[in-house]
Amino acid sequence: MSPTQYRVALRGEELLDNPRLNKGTAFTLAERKEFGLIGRLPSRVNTLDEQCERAYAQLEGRESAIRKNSFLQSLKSQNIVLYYTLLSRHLRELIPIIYTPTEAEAISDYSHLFRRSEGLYLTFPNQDTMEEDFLEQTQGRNIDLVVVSDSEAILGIGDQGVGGIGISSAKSVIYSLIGGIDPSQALPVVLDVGTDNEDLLNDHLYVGWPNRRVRGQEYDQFVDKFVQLVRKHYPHSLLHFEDFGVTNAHRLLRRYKDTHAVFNDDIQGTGAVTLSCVMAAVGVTKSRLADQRYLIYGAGSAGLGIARQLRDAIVSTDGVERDKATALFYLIDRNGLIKQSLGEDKIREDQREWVRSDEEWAEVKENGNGEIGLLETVKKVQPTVLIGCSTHAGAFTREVIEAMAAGCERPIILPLSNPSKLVEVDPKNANDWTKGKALLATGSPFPPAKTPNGRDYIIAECNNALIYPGLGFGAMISKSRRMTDTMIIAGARRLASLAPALQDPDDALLPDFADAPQVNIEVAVAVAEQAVEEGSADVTWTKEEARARVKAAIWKPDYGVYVFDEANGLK
Ligand SMILES: NC(=O)C1=CN([C@@H]2O[C@H](COP(=O)(O)OP(=O)(O)OC[C@H]3O[C@@H](n4cnc5c(N)ncnc54)[C@H](O)[C@@H]3O)[C@@H](O)[C@H]2O)C=CC1
Ligand SMILES: CC(=O)C(=O)O
Ligand SMILES: [Mg+2]
Repeated sequence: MSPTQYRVALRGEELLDNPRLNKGTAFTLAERKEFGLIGRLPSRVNTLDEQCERAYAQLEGRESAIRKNSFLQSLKSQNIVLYYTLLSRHLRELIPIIYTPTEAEAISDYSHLFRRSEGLYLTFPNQDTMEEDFLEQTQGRNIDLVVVSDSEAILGIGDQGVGGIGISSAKSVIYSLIGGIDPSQALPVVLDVGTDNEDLLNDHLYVGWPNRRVRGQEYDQFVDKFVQLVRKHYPHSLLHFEDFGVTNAHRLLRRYKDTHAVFNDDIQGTGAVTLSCVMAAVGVTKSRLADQRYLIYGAGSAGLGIARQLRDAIVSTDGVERDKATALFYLIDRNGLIKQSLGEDKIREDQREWVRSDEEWAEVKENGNGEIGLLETVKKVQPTVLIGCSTHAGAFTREVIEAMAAGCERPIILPLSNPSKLVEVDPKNANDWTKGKALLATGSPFPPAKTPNGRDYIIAECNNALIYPGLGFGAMISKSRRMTDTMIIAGARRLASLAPALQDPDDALLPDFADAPQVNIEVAVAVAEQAVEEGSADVTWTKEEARARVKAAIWKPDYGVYVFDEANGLK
């Protein structure tokens, strides 16, 4: 196949300084002559393979994960094609460097590591110029994807102020790496509405707006101004919300979901990937979703998203009535089991549909504050599925895990909190304490445990990054005006059907991240098919067409050949 030809308007230093167009030593001799680069580059022309070899050796020379993260961050700001090619070739090794767990460290030290800006910073006091600032970054680009965070709940590490641009950026990179979205069509955004993180407020090197978080009406107006800009200039884009505080996350999703294709990754992406994971696990135990008792520890964005997604799937798959399906769930938050007697002020609005009755718990011992803890709940409920999304490291103690294992043959245990240091239980311990019977998956990568017959038991990574790129790509490619629950469930079912554990019960509950690009094509196809079928899409395709369109639209890093065109070329 002959290389793609690109018309390029930049020359000399400007071309070398443009990460989207720069090829570094891979500019051919003809291009060097045409673009004024002869004296600006050493003479040897490298292939992309050679550049990757060199970059990988440089990366390996950096000992700590955070230094590797910084190196890759620099590479991204120099040469996009080389950056994505390197990541694609070492996917399993490098995703934990650019995403969880290492990105959490990079974000928490953002102001000290800061070298170069990335994405769009919308700061509260500059709201009068928001539209100008927005257009300054996006003009001439066809933006299909906007990833936005207000940084209030970054991974499990809380309020990180302006550093939250790091999560918008990392999530965008994953969309391109795994989901096939052209990075020039993605816009990472941080809404800098201040921070309540005292360490940042007291740090004179903090690069964000050093002010307490704006809340209430002022906050809502600021967010709304931003959402309306996205709707006005990019009506067909997908607007992805990431790591907002729990109250705002649910509110904003409800507010905008019927007017634009909005997607909250922590609620919906996590719900979808966890549904796939539990579907695979019940496939192993040869039971149904409706046969389980679910205990969810941490009823925030992720916990409530998971509960809802699982409950809705029980209704649609197993034909159980909604109330009966809801009754299969027990949720625990900061004040223990969510039950009536906690009272209105201790139960958030989005938790209300999951409240248990006091009568049911009358016999169970409460602590001095009238709360029922995890161990007591496990003993009474005998859950078959235990999910952690609490940020409470080590909450699933040996006693808890052993109590669960006493009540069921194959406990399904998913400690999903990120980064790794916040995991509710180290999967190796959960495996040992259940004598290898537990079916396990975590939110960040962990090394394999051992099965009772001495084989490696791969700990699946139940992270929304395994599914959201495909969900998003499917919605975008079919020009969907909404991201509906049915589109999300279609993607989750397709992912579950690819679970290695369904072929071999001792294998992982979800596909490996090294296979994520192929997996996400399947998810995107399922989403696009569903969008067309239900009329959410702006296209009318057959199933074959949907697959062909998805495949044809996948972006791959590629230098192509440049021709100078001052008037109409890329810049
Ligand atoms: N694996 C994955 O794909 C994902 C994992 N997560 C992880 O889940 C965790 C929670 O994330 P979000 O739901 O977005 O945060 P969130 O702040 O919305 O929810 C956390 C919830 O846990 C509760 N909580 C805190 N301490 C607790 C304790 N000691 N006992 C019981 N409940 C407690 C909080 O009150 C809150 O309701 C984070 O570590 C995050 O990284 C989140 C999204 C996706
Ligand atoms: C994975 C993710 O979205 C989180 O931990 O917040
Ligand atoms: Mg998140």
